[in-house]
Amino acid sequence: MAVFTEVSLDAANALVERLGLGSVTALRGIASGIENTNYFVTTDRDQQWVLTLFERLTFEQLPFYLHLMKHLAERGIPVPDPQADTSGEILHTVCGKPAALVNKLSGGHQLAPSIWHCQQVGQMLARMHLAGRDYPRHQPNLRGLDWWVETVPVVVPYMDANARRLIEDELVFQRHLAETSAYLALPRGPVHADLFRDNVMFDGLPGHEKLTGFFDFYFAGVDTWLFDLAVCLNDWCIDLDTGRLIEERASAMVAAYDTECPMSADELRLLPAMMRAGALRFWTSRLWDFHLPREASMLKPHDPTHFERVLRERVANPWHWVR
Ligand SMILES: Nc1ncnc2c1ncn2[C@@H]1O[C@H](COP(=O)(O)OP(=O)(O)OP(=O)(O)O)[C@@H](O)[C@H]1O
Ligand SMILES: N[C@@H](CCO)C(=O)O
Repeated sequence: MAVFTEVSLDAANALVERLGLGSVTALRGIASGIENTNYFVTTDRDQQWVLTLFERLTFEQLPFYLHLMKHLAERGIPVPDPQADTSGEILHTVCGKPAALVNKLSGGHQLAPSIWHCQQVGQMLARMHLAGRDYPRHQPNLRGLDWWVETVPVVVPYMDANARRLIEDELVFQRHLAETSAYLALPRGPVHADLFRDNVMFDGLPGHEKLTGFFDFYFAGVDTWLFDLAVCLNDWCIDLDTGRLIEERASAMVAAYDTECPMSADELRLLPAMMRAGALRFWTSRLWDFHLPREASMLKPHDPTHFERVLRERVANPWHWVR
């Protein structure tokens, strides 16, 4: 249940009125989600909003994420648009916690995606990368190489010899890769870095669903665009039981990305290596959440072995997309 802080109708109403959005007629806690308190808010203008109270991120950390969402929304990318008060502030306080009010995206998740969904994700991802080029704030990907280097030694004592060899070898490979001129030349900018199936909305009749938005930007940071694409491929375009790539979905996603934002020769060459990086990133974070849960954690850890399988697959069967 993702209502960690109870918000009264009065408290929600005070914020909505202050933002000039009318009055609250209904407030409904959102059951899913594991990090934050989320409510659907309906107003007397028949608009629907999502009120988020941040349970982990602080007032200092949030501006990068919220202003990125606003920046992208202003450039026509379908992402939740944080609503400002009369002084232009988009980070608010509700029940003593940092809070934001964003528009509700329509539709639901596509947990069994087809080529059609993968194409739309690839296309919108490219548009989002291009729209982020002039975003002025900077924060590195906090779950990037430096974090892997710090965290892999913390989790290896919990792993068997086989898995340990794989993760340590991969870390050596990624450290080496990060120093190559090809890697350093990759285009970069703000990336979502966690664009899994449950962070994208689609709406419409079965078989004709249209992408209505990307959300949950709280792992965003500045990294290579290729890493973002690799994270998507590793989730949207694989068989979840085996980790095997489903090539027709992957080709559809990359082709759609490349049509919007033509990929460089280095990007095409390093795609298989970056798909390994994406698998290493989530294997490491899942191991970390699993073996070292944060204080009385509300997190229900995801299965780390899934990303061990994904990494083994990416190493054994590197996939190159040919234009
Ligand atoms: N802007 C939005 N529009 C529509 N639905 C939303 C929006 N934001 C969140 N939701 C709904 O709320 C649910 C929980 O949100 P989210 O996944 O961001 O939870 P969280 O606890 O903040 O993060 P986590 O993904 O780490 O669990 C989503 O699955 C989605 O159904
Ligand atoms: N998408 C992540 C969890 C949230 O960051 C995972 O599947 O491990």
